[in-house]
Amino acid sequence: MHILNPQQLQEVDVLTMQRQQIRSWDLMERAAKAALKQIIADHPAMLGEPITILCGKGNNGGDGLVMARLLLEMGQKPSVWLQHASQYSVDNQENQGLLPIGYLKTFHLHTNFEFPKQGLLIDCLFGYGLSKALTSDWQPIIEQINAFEGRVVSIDMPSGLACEGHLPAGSPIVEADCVYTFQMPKLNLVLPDYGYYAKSFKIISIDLDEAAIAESSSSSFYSDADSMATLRKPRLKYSHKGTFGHALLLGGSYGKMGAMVLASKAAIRTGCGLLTAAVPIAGVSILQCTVPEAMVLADTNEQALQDFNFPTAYSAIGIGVGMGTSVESQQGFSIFLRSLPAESKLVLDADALNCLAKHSQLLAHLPKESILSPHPKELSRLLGTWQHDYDKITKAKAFCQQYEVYLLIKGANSLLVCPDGELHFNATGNPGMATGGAGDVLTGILTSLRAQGYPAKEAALLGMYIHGLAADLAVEELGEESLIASDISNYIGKAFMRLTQGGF
Ligand SMILES: NC(=O)C1=CN([C@@H]2O[C@H](COP(=O)(O)OP(=O)(O)OC[C@H]3O[C@@H](n4cnc5c(N)ncnc54)[C@H](O)[C@@H]3O)[C@@H](O)[C@H]2O)[C@@H](O)CC1
Ligand SMILES: [K+]
Repeated sequence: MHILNPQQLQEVDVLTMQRQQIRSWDLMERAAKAALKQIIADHPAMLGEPITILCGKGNNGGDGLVMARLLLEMGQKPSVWLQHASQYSVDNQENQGLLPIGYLKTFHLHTNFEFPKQGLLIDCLFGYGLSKALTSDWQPIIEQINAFEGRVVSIDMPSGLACEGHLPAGSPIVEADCVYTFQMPKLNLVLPDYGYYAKSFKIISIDLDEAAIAESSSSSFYSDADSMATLRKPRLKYSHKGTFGHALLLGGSYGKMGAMVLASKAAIRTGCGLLTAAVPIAGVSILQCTVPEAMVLADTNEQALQDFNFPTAYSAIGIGVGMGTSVESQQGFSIFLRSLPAESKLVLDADALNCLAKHSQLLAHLPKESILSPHPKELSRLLGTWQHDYDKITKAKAFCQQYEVYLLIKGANSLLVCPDGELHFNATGNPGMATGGAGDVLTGILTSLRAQGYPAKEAALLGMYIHGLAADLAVEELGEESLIASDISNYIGKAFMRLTQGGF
């Protein structure tokens, strides 16, 4: 699914109207109906409670006016406030005329709303038309919305949050409990800097012309169920364990052998034909007992990987989980990386990334198409610090282009940065995944997919999607507090099944 900027969205709107032979008024009617239907489905109790709708002067406000009319037709009496303005968008104006005379209340920037103490507030002040941050004279209005004691839902965007671009700290922005955004998420809905303003979002399909969307020149994408289902390779009848590759995982150190257990289990659950785990001597019996499906190779060192004297002719290699950063391990890792054949398919995580950050001359030895999966702290060690998310993305793109590698930046809506500059945001996952070992599971999944012959980009996209989906399915049964990394592994199978059944 593409993520478009406001200009591209406008172009798609125009093409949609031309190709479907509808007016902009019809598109607004369609959008408002679809959003209201979903809001009512999510908040069935709202129909007995006070509903307040705040409308701006553009088409976002127009959506609010349509919703007000639809609610009136249902016998509801929403309290509807319209921004005082000298000019309104055409469809906004037309929809004002379809409400009972005298029904609308107008507000100015100094208006005191005196909202009810409960119920639902629907924010339709600004949508994708907001070009930059609101000025501080909007602060009193936005503060009243943010102090509302009921639930705040925003249409298309939390008002005050532009679709794209960095916004200065302290800008007036609505803090929405849920954003109902049309057709596709917007960039600022999936960036961590702005997560506070869009605690969750739902995509409301309004049948914009798919060809027009595909033709747009966007290089940002959202990995949804449909696009991921097409990536999955079927397992053929006459396949055997050799068909699905032999993965090698390297890592573990005394006291951190669990990371290798988690990664190994996840790799096997993801479907590689064979798995070898290479660990320090102290890890051999642990791995053999906990993951009997894996073969185990021992380093010469008891407690941490040191010699790395392992064969490298594997279908894919995942390295770094639980490895530690002892001097011996760093030296061994360095020699291992320099000696790898150029065509090796490599996944690097955790302490492998920390070693790379400490010895940046090693970056030149990364095989092309390697996948690096840092969490934000590891990323900052690799890239240096950043001012804000857009700065981070610029640095990450330059890094991926320079070394021809993929960066999978873990977090809510994990982000895959590709060597050609494409950005892919993941749709699955939940806060329960903020638990030790979840990243080790991802390394196992990624290495397993690479071993099965998935190209690096597909492996990274499918891997992060399956990882999050498995956690989402596990949370349905276990709850966010109780989710542990092993649960994610245990639900990988169900995640694959759900993917083929049509997503989540
Ligand atoms: N294809 C779609 O996604 C559709 C979108 N619709 C709605 O239309 C919205 C976009 O409508 P508009 O383009 O009219 O834009 P908005 O309604 O988001 O806001 C536009 C108004 O805000 C003003 N403005 C822009 N930046 C400002 C700033 N920094 N400070 C103060 N005022 C500022 C503009 O001058 C304009 O009057 C969408 O967000 C959505 O709600 C639907 O009605 C129809 C279909
Ligand atoms: K809004």
